[in-house]
Amino acid sequence: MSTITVGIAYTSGYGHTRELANAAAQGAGSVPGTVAETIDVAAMTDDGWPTLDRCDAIIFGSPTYMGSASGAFHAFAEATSARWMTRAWQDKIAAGFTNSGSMSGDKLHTLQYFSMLAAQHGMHWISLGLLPGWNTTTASEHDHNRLGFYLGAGAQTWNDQGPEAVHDADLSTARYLGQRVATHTRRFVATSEVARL
Ligand SMILES: Cc1cc2nc3c(=O)[nH]c(=O)nc-3n(C[C@H](O)[C@H](O)[C@H](O)COP(=O)(O)O)c2cc1C
Repeated sequence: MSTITVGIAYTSGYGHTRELANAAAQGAGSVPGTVAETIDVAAMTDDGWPTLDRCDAIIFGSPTYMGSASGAFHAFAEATSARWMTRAWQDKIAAGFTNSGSMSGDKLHTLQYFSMLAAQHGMHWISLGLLPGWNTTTASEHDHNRLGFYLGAGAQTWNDQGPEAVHDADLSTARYLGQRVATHTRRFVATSEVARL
């Protein structure tokens, strides 16, 4: 089977969400036959678009700012309208992650926004696929999916700490998401290749 490419299209104002983007790329890249590319869409030049167009899957990532994705991510999303017009991303796989200062902080809305963006492009959304962690007296904050999200990966980092303080459980949850996306994208691409024979 051919190699697949998973793109991580993210923004990060202060570097915390970048750590999660790198973790998602690490997870995706750990699946044999997968190339993972991180693209900071706030700094993207026109050269970045063909890279995203080539991806079999795109994982969206942004900090949650004022209850939604960052302004920089929204600017990127608006610019994807050229792809929407031509259905260039139709049937790609999609997923998402976000990070914010509060345990909730309305992160769910950011993940919902990502899934809506994916649906507008005709992409196939992959959920996180992990049971919630840290929700019993014997559980630990170091559990996978410690904040209990389903739609994607949600992370929390203290507002007064730098990117080096991104929680180990959130990094491993982002790695898991990347791995899950790559695994399912490989299945999806293999099935599509057989259907074309
Ligand atoms: C403009 C702005 C708006 C924010 N809004 C929220 C919010 O709605 N909910 C929340 O929990 N944290 C909020 N935060 C905190 C950030 O989500 C948090 O600092 C995050 O780690 C930043 O990630 P980054 O370093 O990738 O930009 C906000 C921060 C900024 C600068």
